[in-house]
Amino acid sequence: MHILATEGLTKRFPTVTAVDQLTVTVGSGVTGLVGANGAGKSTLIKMLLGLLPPTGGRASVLGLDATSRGAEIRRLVGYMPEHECLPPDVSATELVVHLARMSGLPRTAARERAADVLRHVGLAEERYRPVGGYSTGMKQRVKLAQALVHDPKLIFLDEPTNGLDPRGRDEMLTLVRRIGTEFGISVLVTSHLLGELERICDHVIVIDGGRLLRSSSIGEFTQATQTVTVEVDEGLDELAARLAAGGQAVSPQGRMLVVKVLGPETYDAVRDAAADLGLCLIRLEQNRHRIEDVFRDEVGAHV
Ligand SMILES: Nc1ncnc2c1ncn2[C@@H]1O[C@H](COP(=O)(O)OP(=O)(O)OP(=O)(O)O)[C@@H](O)[C@H]1O
Repeated sequence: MHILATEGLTKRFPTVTAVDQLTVTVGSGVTGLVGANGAGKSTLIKMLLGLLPPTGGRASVLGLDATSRGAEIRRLVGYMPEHECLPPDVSATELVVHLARMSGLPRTAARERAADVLRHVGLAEERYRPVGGYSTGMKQRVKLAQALVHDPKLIFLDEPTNGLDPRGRDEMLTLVRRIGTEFGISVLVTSHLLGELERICDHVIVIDGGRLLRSSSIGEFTQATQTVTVEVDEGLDELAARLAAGGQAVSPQGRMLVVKVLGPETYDAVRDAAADLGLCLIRLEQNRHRIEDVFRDEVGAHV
């Protein structure tokens, strides 16, 4: 089932088209929305929340039209904005309780729920101190907590790792993954770093200049380009010729062969060819592609 869908969605500002004829669907689970700064990620999220009217096309979230039913969408969706937007002189607890109350929870339930989400995001005693004195990582956690407090079905996280050091990024990414798996909340998370989303997403959408470049599952991203490295003690040329004659895509690389994985049969073909030729197989190693590499290759091919 689609949790959101856009069709020809477009947003033109006077001097720039931020989102350009975007047609994409997102299923449940954790979806990464990747694009360079200015690619149109935040604009897309604001249109999905019904906060910004599109210039063209349409979008629906959880089956609701984003232009006409924005308020209902915002009731069901949590939103962690990109930029710092927290009032400095209230504590995390006060702020999150307040926002829980604003989303309709009674006083006691709001307190309990705020305490729960603050604990989940990893804010302990510091939650009673004013937010103004927090580190960037702590502020990001508060923004995440307020996005979760009304028990949403779906959350939009706009650059949650922005401004964090490597450890903070790691912790935030782990948290985002947990929200998608343990809490069962679907997540749309943006980043300008393709590599960092690989670990936590089921699906990735890549946009550039407001246009869709690619939308696919992490598996498709990586499997399409999987290769194995083959090393034999001698007879490399013979092995390459035998594999090529058998329909395998082979390229020599120094003292090794790189064979494109066309399916599980590729491994059998390498093993059988080596055995038939009486060669000693030293290495048969699967090369794990990072989506960043795949993407770089694809973009490179279009330039
Ligand atoms: N309110 C606005 N008025 C005019 N131009 C805007 C407005 N909001 C965004 N833009 C422009 O639209 C383009 C897309 O911006 P957007 O913020 O959606 O990108 P982004 O992918 O979220 O990048 P970033 O992470 O840097 O915010 C940019 O060129 C930006 O300058």
